[in-house]
Amino acid sequence: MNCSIFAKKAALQIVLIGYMGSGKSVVGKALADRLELPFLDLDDHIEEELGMSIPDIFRKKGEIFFRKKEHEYLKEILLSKDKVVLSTGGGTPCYSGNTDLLLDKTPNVFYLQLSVASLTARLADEKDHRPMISHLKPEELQEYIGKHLFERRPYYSRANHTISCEGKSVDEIAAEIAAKLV
Ligand SMILES: Nc1ncnc2c1ncn2[C@@H]1O[C@H](COP(=O)(O)OP(=O)(O)O)[C@@H](O)[C@H]1O
Ligand SMILES: O=C(O)C1=C[C@@H](OP(=O)(O)O)[C@@H](O)[C@H](O)C1
Ligand SMILES: [Mg+2]
Repeated sequence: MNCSIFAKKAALQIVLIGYMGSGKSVVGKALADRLELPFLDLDDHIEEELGMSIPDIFRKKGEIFFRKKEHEYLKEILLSKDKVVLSTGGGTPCYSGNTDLLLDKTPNVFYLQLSVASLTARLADEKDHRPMISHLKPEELQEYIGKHLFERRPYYSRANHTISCEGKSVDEIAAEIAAKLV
């Protein structure tokens, strides 16, 4: 009997979570290229589906609307894409039971961990397209990130793996994740 006709291709859903600026989007793309898997960035997907930028969605529709759409598209992607590297937004695991959804679906949820100091340095130049922090003055950023990360850490910590990203290149982080896949 030719079993290959009946063999179901194993699913491989890899999900990156972590604070804004931790590298989810760039590491996810590098990881997908390395593994030759489709790549999806949840924020890009939301922007494409709604035909609006993330700042415009927050400004015109509000954060609650964004969180509803984020939850809706996350569910849709997890149900429809068997093989995917998915980079989430920084808030994704913290709303609407999204962490439970992720952990129920895959054993490959990775938290990209970075210190408050490194996140602050990265986000200082990149806060304008991030509505959660775009209103902050440069001198307010570090304290905000410290508190916000403290609130979000319980969600991020539920990931199957925590990857310390301090001082590592994008490729090093992607290689570390690839070595831990199950
Ligand atoms: N390991 C890394 N080393 C140096 N710069 C990085 C690294 N990972 C990400 N970056 C940079 O940090 C910024 C935020 O990365 P991004 O992938 O957009 O983060 P996230 O999607 O988690 O918000 C980008 O400018 C990106 O190029
Ligand atoms: O932390 C957050 O609540 C958000 C993070 C952003 O994604 P990145 O983490 O990729 O910046 C994006 O989803 C939106 O601006 C909200
Ligand atoms: Mg991103």
